[in-house]
Amino acid sequence: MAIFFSEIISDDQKQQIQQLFEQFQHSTLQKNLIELKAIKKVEQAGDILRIELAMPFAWNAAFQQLKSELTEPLQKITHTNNIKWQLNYQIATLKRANNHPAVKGVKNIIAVTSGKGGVGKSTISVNLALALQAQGAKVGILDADIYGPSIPHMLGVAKERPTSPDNKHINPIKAQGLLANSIGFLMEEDNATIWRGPMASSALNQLLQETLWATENQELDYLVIDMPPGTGDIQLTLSQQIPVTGAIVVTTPQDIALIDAIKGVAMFQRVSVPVLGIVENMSVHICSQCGHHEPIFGTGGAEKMAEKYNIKILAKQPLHIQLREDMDKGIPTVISKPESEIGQSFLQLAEKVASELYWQGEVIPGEIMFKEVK
Ligand SMILES: Nc1ncnc2c1ncn2[C@@H]1O[C@H](COP(=O)(O)OP(=O)(O)OP(=O)(O)O)[C@@H](O)[C@H]1O
Repeated sequence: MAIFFSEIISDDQKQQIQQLFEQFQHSTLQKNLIELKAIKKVEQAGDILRIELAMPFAWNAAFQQLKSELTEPLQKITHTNNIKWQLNYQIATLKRANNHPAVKGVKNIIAVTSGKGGVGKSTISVNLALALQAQGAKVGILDADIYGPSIPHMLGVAKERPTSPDNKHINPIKAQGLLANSIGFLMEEDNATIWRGPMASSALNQLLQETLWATENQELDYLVIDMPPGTGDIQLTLSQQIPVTGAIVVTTPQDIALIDAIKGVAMFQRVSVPVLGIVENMSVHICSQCGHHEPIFGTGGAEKMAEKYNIKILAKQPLHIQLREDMDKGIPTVISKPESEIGQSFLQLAEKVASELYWQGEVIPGEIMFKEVK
């Protein structure tokens, strides 16, 4: 669809406006905004210029940049004093691994995994989900870590329990704006050992399929799944069964963790699940006293791995006491301190994940839903 311009705008002005949008550069754009057909309307009414965009992936931070870079030149071209910007989201549903059918109420599933335990997979999952939400998407999180479900605790809802409206479906818990459910709600504490083999995968499948992820007819744009760590049979079965759009592998910089992370990437490749990239957690230690950055677990390992196996490094998250303290309080850093270095780096991770998912994927045409951002 071509851009709708109001009549008052001359051909020469139209050309200049298009050129401005064409020239706007951002790390999330592999095509420019005109090629992406993101600009829908440029309307002038007296002194006011209204600009309407529609984006297929979460893009709030980039939208702020667009506004700050283009407002002045657009005012100059159109001789207006006031620009009213509007971003509508039409977040694309992308092709799922192995052509699995969709989970009701969910457009895209992002699986977060790690080759071994304790590397910060749950911390990354929770903050990524919250950052995708801050970037403008409707987001859910499913804690599938049968060995240590920690998401409810990290979101400050450990004492809550999901309810059922009809004894068949499950109402997810609302936590910090996210819709959340956890395998932990189905287990007694400390009995992870009984969750082996088919039991784990059937319980998880049930949790995934029977949770009411859509609210008021609004689907989740992204469901982040915190997977059980490791690359054993359970993990393999789950990766095969879940209709994943893309997977993320979390690692720390130590050699031993990287070796496991490679196994994680290989596992997904074996079952034809696209790997979006790796997140290196605890990349450098930031001292809470003096802000000094120190790579206590070494450097360069993730780069070597990324190069050798042709995968992207999506982010490097520092080791910082704040991150741990915020998780323990149940108010993750993306919410408690969005402007901090850590908060900002999660926002960048989210825009990278959302855009990579879109550019790597194949759009499934479906219902179009709009949500406004001004
Ligand atoms: N970058 C970081 N900076 C500081 N603390 C961190 C960081 N990442 C994780 N942690 C802390 O490390 C501990 C383990 O993190 P987390 O539970 O996210 O790991 P995990 O990989 O999900 O573990 P498991 O595999 O056992 O589920 C938590 O206390 C968490 O707060």
